Amino acid sequence: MEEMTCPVTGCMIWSPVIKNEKFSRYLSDFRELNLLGKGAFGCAYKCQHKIDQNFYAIKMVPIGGLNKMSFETVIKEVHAMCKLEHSNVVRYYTSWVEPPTFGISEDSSSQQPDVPHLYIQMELCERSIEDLLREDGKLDKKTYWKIVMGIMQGLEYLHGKGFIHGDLLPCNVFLLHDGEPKLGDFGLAKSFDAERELKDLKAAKDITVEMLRAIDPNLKNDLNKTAKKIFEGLWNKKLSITASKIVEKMHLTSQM
Ligand SMILES: Nc1ncnc2c1ncn2[C@@H]1O[C@H](COP(=O)(O)OP(=O)(O)OP(=O)(O)O)[C@@H](O)[C@H]1O
Repeated sequence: MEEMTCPVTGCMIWSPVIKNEKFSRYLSDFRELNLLGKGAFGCAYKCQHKIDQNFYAIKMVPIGGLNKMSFETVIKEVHAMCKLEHSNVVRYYTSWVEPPTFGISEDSSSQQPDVPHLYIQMELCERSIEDLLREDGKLDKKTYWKIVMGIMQGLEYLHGKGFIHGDLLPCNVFLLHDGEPKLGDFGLAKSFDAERELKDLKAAKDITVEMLRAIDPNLKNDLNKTAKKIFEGLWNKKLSITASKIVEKMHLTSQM
């Protein structure tokens, strides 16, 4: 197995020397509880930290088996997540690479038993908007608006930090047990020149919603996707506002 370097920093993140070590941070620090789900690159598990007793989502990706493009996608997700800290964005704690963990996670280790795995420790979320949409019943007005406003605030923060999410689907927006939404899955997040976009905005006098739409295509992209896939889904659950009104409100919020 060759050495692996981070495609973003150029630092070594894996060396075959480590492979000989018996120590597993994952096994040593966490109790694995159950599989949360499988993604294109790996699996995520609900785990409990043995010391702080908190529950976390740990994503395990067999990076040794990925092609260059997928490897970069996974690493870039980590690089995006570590720069973000907001109540409506899934919190990132840390990440590390170690040999595959044998003996516990049948699902993950059986896929790629011999390659180094990247572990990403994140905030654990109860369920996704997709789960919510699948469930029967109507949302009460308060819950509905909490979700809508939370997503808007998360997006606003993200764009302010110079990122576009790029993959804002119901399965990528999570919900905590108190109904607070959290934007997650930053695999396709891209950074854009927020400074320049902001300067353009400031240069424009009397900004209108239409102008903002025209000026910021990145924003528009995330918002349109959100409106279509998420808000319309929620909207079917509680028909109290049109999707276009929500988008309008989102644009107005992003002008502040
Ligand atoms: N922080 C989290 N809390 C709870 N569940 C999570 C968390 N992050 C991911 N999951 C769940 O774990 C599963 C795998 O996540 P992962 O991010 O690997 O793939 P994905 O989002 O399904 O798709 P993709 O292949 O686009 O990354 C998904 O079902 C997702 O809902």
